[in-house]
Amino acid sequence: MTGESRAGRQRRDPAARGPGSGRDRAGIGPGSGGDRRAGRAGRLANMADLRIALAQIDTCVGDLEGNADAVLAWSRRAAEAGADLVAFPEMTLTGYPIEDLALRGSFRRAAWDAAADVASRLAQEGLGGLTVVLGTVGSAGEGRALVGEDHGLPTNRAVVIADGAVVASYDKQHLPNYGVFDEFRIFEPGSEPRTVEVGGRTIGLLVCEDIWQDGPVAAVADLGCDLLLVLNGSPYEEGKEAPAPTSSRAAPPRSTRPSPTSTWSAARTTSSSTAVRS
Ligand SMILES: NC(=O)CC[C@H](N)C(=O)O
Repeated sequence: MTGESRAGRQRRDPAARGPGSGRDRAGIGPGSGGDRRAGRAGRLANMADLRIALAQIDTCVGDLEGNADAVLAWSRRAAEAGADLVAFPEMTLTGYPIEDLALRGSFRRAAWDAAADVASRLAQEGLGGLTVVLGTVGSAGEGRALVGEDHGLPTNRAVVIADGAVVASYDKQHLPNYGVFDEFRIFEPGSEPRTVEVGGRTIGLLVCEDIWQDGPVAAVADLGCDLLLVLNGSPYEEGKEAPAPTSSRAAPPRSTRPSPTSTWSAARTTSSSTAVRS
């Protein structure tokens, strides 16, 4: 956390539903990482077998339907190109920045429905085997939110879609509130690292500011991931540099920890981008 006061945040109409930030499915979620580390050397040797598409698309704030259509179109292209996984920018479905739309429960419910709809449409088209990672708005505390009065709070969420369903989610932990960013005011920070298994590799999920601050990289590395997948929404800024590898800054590498970034492939646009570190 940034240590800022949250007193000024607005939390109106906090109704929402969707997948929780806990373990969603066997093989996905936080864990000790010990067993995953065991086969890491072999998996890394075959990392080239995992084909990842980076779909750096333009999205429109509030246009859930249009953004979902774009996700489907670019997922099809990724599958045609032989990708195992396609990654989209931060807040893909909702657009970025959504500002006070995050506070509307009806919008969060619609965003969840849009993600579920993307999942089922992909499966209907025979693309359920493609793993799709995209950004959207989530809701913390939706276990309580599913029945009766909804106490969920908006989160900046990455979701993983596979086999016709939303199978995992990760809530961004560091919420920037400087410059053009206005996230701390509207979102609840996540606290749980998240990994997903794709093609026998363990992928750690993070969102943008998470790699600019200490903590999240080390936490997900401790789960034993082979690769970090970071959804970004970064404006073009004259002289802006890619962040220094925070895995080494966040905590000294240990023998059991995957080695810090060996490559950095990131692209930035005026709207949003997605970066993959391996
Ligand atoms: N969306 C974000 O979290 C972006 C913050 C990041 N520090 C940047 O400037 O790109």
